Amino acid sequence: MTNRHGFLTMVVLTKGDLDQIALPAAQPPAADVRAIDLSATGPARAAAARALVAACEEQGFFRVTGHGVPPGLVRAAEAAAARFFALPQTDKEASAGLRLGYASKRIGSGGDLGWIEYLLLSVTPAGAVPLASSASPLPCAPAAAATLATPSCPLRELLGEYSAAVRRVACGVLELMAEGLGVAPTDALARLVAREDSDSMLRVNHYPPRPDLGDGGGGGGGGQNLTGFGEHTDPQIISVLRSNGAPGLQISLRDHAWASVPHDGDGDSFFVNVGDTLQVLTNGRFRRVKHRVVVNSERSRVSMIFFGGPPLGERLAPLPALLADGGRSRYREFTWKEYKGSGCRGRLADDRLCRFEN
Ligand SMILES: O=C(O)CCC(=O)C(=O)O
Ligand SMILES: [Fe+2]
Repeated sequence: MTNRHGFLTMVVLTKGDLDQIALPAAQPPAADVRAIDLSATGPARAAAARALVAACEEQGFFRVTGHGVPPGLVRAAEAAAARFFALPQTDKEASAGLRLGYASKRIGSGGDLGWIEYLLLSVTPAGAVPLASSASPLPCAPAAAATLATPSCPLRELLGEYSAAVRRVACGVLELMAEGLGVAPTDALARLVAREDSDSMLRVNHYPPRPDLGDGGGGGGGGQNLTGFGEHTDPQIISVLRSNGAPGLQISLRDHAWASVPHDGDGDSFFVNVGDTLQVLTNGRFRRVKHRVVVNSERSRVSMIFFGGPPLGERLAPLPALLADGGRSRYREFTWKEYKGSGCRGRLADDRLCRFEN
């Protein structure tokens, strides 16, 4: 199948598949996304911590500036990923299967399809540990997730360097969050991602331009848009996302209306999602954000997402400081391994957390 520029598209979907992922053409209004400056000091840092807490309570989504990740590293990782995705399909499958966790169109093992191809890498040894249930664990960790044991290559090394830098951003965000929440010690959240045995992953997504389906733009099963990545919440603590600026990411607001995430002005910030686990750790005070990617663009979208997850054996429950004054936990205690296992075979949009509510 070729797109409107005549390039061979890399995601091969049948007419039936396309019908399944077709969406109405509507473009939701732009989301108002708060910017948090991680480099703030003194009184400005206290203000940033308060703004961060407010963003997590209201939207579960914000962007960070002043993060210190060298722009050159981000650009190099993004360009190398784009070059990889431009390779012929057979080369990608042959060279990247195990080493880079390459997959296309299928997300998770519950049958979700999208106009997408991606790489999924464990960035810590814990992500490479197979779960007892062997089936593909969460939508964010298919069986193909590359392991550290597999041989490296220049792209993997670059993505490893990128992940290490973004992991530090995730920890910086979590420290500022603890300050804003008045939680002691201030590394109570960050240590879960900083620990060597944290289960953190990197996903690099590529959404080719919407294909020309030869129907005057109204086809693909009756919609002008296609699902790139179906609606879901991220199961980990936080996700730190960066994209090449092509549109497509949408978040669900408190009133359940969808809003488009506008490109940040200077293209230098990272977007951050509150994940299921952070909602649990804050006893529901922070709101995990439902999000999706909708493809209706002439530009390829490349996004790189670092998922900060806790160690597999970590027992997850609200932080004691947030349960003060006889507060009741809204969740029963569970381990991260248990949570990952519970997501097996589910659909992307399933609510995995409700099973753990008290
Ligand atoms: O590709 C994107 O922009 C977001 C994808 C996403 O939500 C995910 O990989 O969990
Ligand atoms: Fe996500």
